Amino acid sequence: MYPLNLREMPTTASSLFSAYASFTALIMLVKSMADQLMSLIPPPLRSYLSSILHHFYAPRSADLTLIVDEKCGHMINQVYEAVEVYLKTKISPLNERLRVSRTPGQKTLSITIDRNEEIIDYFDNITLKWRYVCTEAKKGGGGPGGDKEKRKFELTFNKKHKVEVIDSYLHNVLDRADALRQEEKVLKLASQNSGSSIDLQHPSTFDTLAMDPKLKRMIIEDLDRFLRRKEFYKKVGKAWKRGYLLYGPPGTGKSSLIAAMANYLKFDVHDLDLSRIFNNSELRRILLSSSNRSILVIEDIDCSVQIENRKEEKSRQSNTNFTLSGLLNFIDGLWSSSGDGRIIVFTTNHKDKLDPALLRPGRMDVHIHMSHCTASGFRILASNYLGIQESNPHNLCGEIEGLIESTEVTPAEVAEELLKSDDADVVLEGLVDFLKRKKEENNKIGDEGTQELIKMQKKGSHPVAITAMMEVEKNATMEVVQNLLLKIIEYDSLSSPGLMNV
Ligand SMILES: Nc1ncnc2c1ncn2[C@@H]1O[C@H](COP(=O)(O)OP(=O)(O)OP(=O)(O)O)[C@@H](O)[C@H]1O
Ligand SMILES: [Mg+2]
Repeated sequence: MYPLNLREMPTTASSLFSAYASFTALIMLVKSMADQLMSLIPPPLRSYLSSILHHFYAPRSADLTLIVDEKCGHMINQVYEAVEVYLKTKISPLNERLRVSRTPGQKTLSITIDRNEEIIDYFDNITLKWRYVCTEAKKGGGGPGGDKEKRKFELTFNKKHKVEVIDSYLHNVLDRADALRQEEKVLKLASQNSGSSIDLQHPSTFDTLAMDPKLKRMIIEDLDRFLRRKEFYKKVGKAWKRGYLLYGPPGTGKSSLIAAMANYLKFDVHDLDLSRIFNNSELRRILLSSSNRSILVIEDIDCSVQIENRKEEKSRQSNTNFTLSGLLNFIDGLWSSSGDGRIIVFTTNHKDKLDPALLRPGRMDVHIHMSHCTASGFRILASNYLGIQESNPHNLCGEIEGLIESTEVTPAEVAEELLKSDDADVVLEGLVDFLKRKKEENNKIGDEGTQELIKMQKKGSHPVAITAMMEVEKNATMEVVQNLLLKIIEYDSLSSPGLMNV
């Protein structure tokens, strides 16, 4: 025990106070000297020194923050895109500022968080904090396209989870975003040669397509099987691709079927214009730039005659050229290395004019004949355009179906008639008149033989072409074959004069 000397107390307090005052004065002096000293140091060095001091003296944080910038140089950062999609599903009532948008073709509103908003996410007992940050881009250093803002997401979590977050959580975010995008996908219609793409908003679906129901079902099952068989293709060492040949007269729905397939599979459509490609390296560039899970479309390949001509023309200038079957081999080779499903669709109005090498099995896996309109096709159109159900048909439906079965008319022509008025009575009376006129025209063109040809063509074979093939087998001269081909063209144009005039 020390006795308390009360008399000395004030002295001790006042000396303590004066010591504290002189210490504060000293600190102020040191600080002002340090400030003066710092002001003598050039700014870049000053900030470097203060960052070093901060590094040594700032308290250590238990958190780690990952920065996900929008761009990597001039390229879009795929992680950023995925996070943007993923976080849309994590918005909570705690968020106070949200952004709303919708782009053409998008079915639903898109809601994202505004700058500086935070989202808390949980993964395997790890708490993760996302924050959306926008800063002004440096002068002249705006992003590509002159963006004035630099956008990024910051992901903060406890350091001890670094490996799990990078190896598992972020992969989970990428996968979820892929699945969400697939659900929401706005299909693209890309013109390969121009390199540009537009949103595919073709409304055609398998429901709206007027075609034989059995054939429709067969196509849907074929597509489903193809999608399921990724591993199978890998196992047997084949490129995961399927080729469809759609053939039939103009206006029978070939392009509509392609759109229906794209909408069903949620695949983009890449339209390849062969007449504007002159060599393999150009073709390679175009094909490699096409997205995965896409449909590559080459329309009107019966114009391959022109390709051959162009080939001769070109080969005079250079040695680079290709034929359609060469093209298919090339595509096979190119796509066998990519692990994604691709569909290639060729269309033609004249299957018979195609190079037989193209029709060999393995080249085009499925041949689909798009026929003139049938009674069942009409019923689908009547239901889509006028809401007439099979169970409750209009009294003109029977007559129309009879006329459609006995004349050659395309679904496009029938659809055109069905659009002419909102009144079903008016429209169907108009259609009866149209079909009668059409029948008379067809009758004028054809005698009994022509009718036979029409019937056979409806079944998908072309009698004139069959004769041509027989002549070829008998070693006919090229001149004979060419004459027969001309006859086919003549026959086809005579059998649908209305279409030729359009
Ligand atoms: N089978 C069909 N089912 C429903 N609508 C059809 C069908 N065929 C044609 N149509 C209608 O006619 C229009 C033209 O058809 P589409 O472009 O699909 O024919 P196409 O066979 O591709 O013709 P082309 O050989 O001239 O390219 C379509 O937009 C659609 O409205
Ligand atoms: Mg078409």
